[in-house]
Amino acid sequence: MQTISPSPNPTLSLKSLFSDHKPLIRARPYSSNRALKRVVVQCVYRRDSSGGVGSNRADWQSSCAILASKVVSQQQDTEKTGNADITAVNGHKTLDLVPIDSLPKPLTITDLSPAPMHGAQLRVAYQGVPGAYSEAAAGKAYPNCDAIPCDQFEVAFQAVELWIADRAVLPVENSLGGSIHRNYDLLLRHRLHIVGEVQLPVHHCLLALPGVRKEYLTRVISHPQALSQCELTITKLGLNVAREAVDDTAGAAEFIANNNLRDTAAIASARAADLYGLQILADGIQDDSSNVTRFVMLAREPIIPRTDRPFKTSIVFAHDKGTSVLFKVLSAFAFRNISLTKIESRPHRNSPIRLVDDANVGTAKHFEYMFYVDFEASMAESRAQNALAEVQEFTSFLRVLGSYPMDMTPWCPSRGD
Ligand SMILES: O=C(O)C(=O)C[C@]1(C(=O)O)C=C[C@@H](O)C=C1
Repeated sequence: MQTISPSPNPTLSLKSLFSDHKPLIRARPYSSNRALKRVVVQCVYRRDSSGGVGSNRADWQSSCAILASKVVSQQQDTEKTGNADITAVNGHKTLDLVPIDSLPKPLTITDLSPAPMHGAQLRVAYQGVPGAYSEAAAGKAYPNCDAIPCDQFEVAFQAVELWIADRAVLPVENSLGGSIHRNYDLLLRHRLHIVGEVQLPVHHCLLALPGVRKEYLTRVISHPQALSQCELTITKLGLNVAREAVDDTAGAAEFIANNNLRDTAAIASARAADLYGLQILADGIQDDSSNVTRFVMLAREPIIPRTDRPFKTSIVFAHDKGTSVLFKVLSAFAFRNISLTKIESRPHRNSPIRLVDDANVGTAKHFEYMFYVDFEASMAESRAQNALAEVQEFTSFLRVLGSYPMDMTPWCPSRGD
């Protein structure tokens, strides 16, 4: 698969993104392969003297499962929740985050610097270019935010770690295309906390240069998730086209416009059509009308878990004796009536294969996994604390990725459904 970088600009200065900020000094090398530290969860959710779970920030932070490598940083609660300049973007209410004539270029790895910058608005990193669904998700999660495009998921993580952004909003799964594996791997490699989730109805369009007809097309380009979410419809439309993956949906639209490609269409949002001057050849081409992508919000600090509204908690665990632990772990939740909303496994990159020698039979080679589980409970609830204390007994590695409010916004199918 060919990968087209939507906006190559290795020398970009962040000054162009934040005109009121000082120019950045050059990036310092960033080490992304920090050793994973085993986490002790038992001592994590301490009770206070009254028997309840500590409810202030200091309690929660001191008991957070990933204290071991936490960056000392200052919480910035600068979110604004007032009504901003809301417009319909791709059928969803979201912010018109950037003026069309001055689109910011995505951050690249060379733009990253540890220098903190201070502005009035919450700075939210997302992967892609303006018009990407991730930008709309950032606007839904943080109305009024200053959305910062990044060329890679990893850059969005680092932008938060280095104080260039206050939050990152990243996709983790789609109802049709499944998990975005890269972000599961990055959640483990980095030390950010999940502080929220948003679910965004995704309404895809087929975009081409003005005057181009479907019959002229020889290829369709888009983010791999978008290609997979529209696979059946592309075939039904009778398009005899090659599919090519690019970094993000809006980047595909921008690429067509910048290169004046008359044989190529993009799968992207209606907003991307507006931003890059393309026409909509077909509207609502996702294979299922209720196509939804779930994004998580990431921050340097965890939020204090509460019990006055529905919370979800995300964990990741592994066991050095293999997958046999899975049943025991799941039963720790089942016995406490805690529903799981998601389970995902990824290769255990530190020890991907376990050899089991049996003199009579030979050597079995088992693959090893990291298991990611989301469950419907807050870490402020004793049943969740008890479940995790039990899980910790069965596992050799356990980390709480975050305990955060569930997205309970009313169901709102994408435009045209
Ligand atoms: O390419 C974009 O527009 C994105 O925001 C990325 C992304 C993804 O990674 O799944 C987000 C939502 C849609 O499911 C398709 C693509």
